[in-house]
Amino acid sequence: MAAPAPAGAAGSPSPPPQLPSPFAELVKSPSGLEKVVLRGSRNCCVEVYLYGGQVTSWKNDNGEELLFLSTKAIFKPPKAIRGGIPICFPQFGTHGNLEQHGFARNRFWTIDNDPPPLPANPAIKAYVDLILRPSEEDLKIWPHSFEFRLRVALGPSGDLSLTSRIRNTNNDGRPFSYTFAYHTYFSVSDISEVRVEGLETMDYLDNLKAKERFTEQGDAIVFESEVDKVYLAAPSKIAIIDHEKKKTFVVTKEGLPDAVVWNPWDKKAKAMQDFGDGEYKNMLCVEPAAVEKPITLKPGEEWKGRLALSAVPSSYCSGQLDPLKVLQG
Ligand SMILES: O=P(O)(O)OC[C@H]1O[C@@H](O)[C@H](O)[C@@H](O)[C@@H]1O
Repeated sequence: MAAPAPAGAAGSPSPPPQLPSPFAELVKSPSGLEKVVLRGSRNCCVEVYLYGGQVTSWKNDNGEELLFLSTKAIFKPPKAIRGGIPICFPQFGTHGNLEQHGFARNRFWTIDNDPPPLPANPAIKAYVDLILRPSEEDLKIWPHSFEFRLRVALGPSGDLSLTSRIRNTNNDGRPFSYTFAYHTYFSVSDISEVRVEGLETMDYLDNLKAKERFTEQGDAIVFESEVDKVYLAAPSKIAIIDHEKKKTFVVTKEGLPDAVVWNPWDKKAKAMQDFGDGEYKNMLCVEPAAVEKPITLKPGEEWKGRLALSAVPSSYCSGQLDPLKVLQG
């Protein structure tokens, strides 16, 4: 009698990769792209596509979506998915010769089942580790060998964290430099009712004015037209206060000095093929980043950059919440 074919042999479907967290599951999306679903308490849930290593959904206890994903997003390579948290690497924006925002956001990442350990946090049960290494084609456009490890974790209170570890694995002794951003699209009720706290008085480069440097004036940032600014040496906590939803997002960043704030407004929205004409009203990008000063790694060196997001109910409208407490807390 013929021996049973080993799993994965021609003709038999390969078993889905095992994920170390029992709260993580690999599923195929309707587009045919694979995604990892992380489940937390009640309806808390995060979705991460292997394409781009991109978080596309983060839901709270009530199952309410906290990230913006365009209804026109295209789930087909080589287009990057419009919304969620694209990863800009090894280049942010047009700060270099590569395609806008680099190539990590339109490459297929793989599941990394044996990553070097991160500081243990026993409270985190739902997580996944992904890895990106350059292909032969990538090496032609960016001639550096690297390992990019990404951990996406859903905390017990519904907080979402992304930890990136980038290592130079060049074996010819050469260092490399890159810029980086977690291009986070937040879902907001109405952009004209949103304030961003923590960036007032900061210096910024204005992408709408040939990257010229200015200093932010006055109070919290509010939105009345297109914004595309790179705030320099921004604080480690930034709050996005959505008056209408009575919700505050707290963005905590580590290893990422800058913060990009972007809303395309009506004209640019219309010009984007994968973005609804009126969707600019319901999104805001606040992107922890390293833009002004590229990060340089020598062979064997590793860099770590972390983003942590939480969404807290805000009674800010009724004056009960002091935004400074959120930022300092
Ligand atoms: O359309 P893309 O490539 O995803 O970029 C969207 C925007 O991303 C922002 O981070 C940039 O500051 C903007 O200049 C850019 O327009």
